[in-house]
Amino acid sequence: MTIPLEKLDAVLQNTLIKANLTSAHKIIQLSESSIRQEGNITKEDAKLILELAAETLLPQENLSAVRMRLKQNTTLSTGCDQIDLILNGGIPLQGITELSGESSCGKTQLCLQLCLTVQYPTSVGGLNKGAVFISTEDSFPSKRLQQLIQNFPLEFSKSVVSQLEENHNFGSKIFIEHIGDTDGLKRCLYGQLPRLLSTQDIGLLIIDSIAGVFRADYDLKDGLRRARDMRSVASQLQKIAHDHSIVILCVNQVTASLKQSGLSSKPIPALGLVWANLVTTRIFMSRSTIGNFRTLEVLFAPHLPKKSCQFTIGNAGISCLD
Ligand SMILES: Nc1ncnc2c1ncn2[C@@H]1O[C@H](COP(=O)(O)OP(=O)(O)OP(=O)(O)O)[C@@H](O)[C@H]1O
Repeated sequence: MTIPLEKLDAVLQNTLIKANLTSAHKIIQLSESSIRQEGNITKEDAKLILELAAETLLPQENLSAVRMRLKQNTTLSTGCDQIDLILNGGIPLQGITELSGESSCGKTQLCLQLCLTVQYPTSVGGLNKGAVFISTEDSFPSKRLQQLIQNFPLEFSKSVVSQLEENHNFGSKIFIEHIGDTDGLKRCLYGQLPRLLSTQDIGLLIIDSIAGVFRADYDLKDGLRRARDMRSVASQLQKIAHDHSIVILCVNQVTASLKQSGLSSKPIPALGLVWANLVTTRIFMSRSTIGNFRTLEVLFAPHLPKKSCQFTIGNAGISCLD
């Protein structure tokens, strides 16, 4: 790839042509001083030549290291750089990712945000596809979605907008279903969903929440049946993720577990060990009692260290504290 020589003055163009130094790949490997040694090139000109080479190789504006990883399309960006950083690019396209946390800590907010980023072009961490949102308890937060559509910052806005279809309608690419019990969920995962996936370009499946069905339908004596149902649902989710290369995100609730002192309690993800063993990546959110910030942390994942970051929620969605 040749750098745009027309952006340089005629003398500099000739110097570079004579030195056979017009390839962006060749230039980017040189230091400023090596470029200067190629002819009568000033420090400023050497800088400019290096910048032109970088722009030629990375035409997307402000491409950070995280964004470059996102381009490989193995993750879905959350739309928040700090969270993407600790998730090594975003929510993985493999296996089942669980997002658990106390009530009102922001789980659904992140899910809604992902319903938008999944529609972004792949060059900025999206998948250029739609989303399926299965809610099992509360009704789908349509009003909040509309607010996010209006306010959610389109990072790299110019390049994103130019790559989206004219009049792109974010709302029309989100398929919403309400399911209240395990049988309904199984019917959907084994029947309706595969049919939908064969006709629509879907990149994200959200179940908000998985605890909603597995907590409601079973008595204490039904432990075995519940474990069997969990395995059946999880294996179908794994199959869907594998066959259709989509992100599977299951929201989970928490249970209070009494610490040994018996005085304080630390919430842990609900549904016990059976479900924990079926999950590939577990992310946990919590809400601070002081101030308005929340924390997102990786509890376990085969490809990630335990890390956390803090964020706040506003009209424009989730944003991280620097
Ligand atoms: N427009 C907004 N501006 C600021 N904060 C908001 C806005 N919309 C929602 N929130 C915050 O998000 C919280 C709700 O988050 P969310 O619905 O994601 O909770 P959740 O973790 O899914 O809880 P649950 O498990 O009860 O469904 C609200 O309590 C509020 O603090």
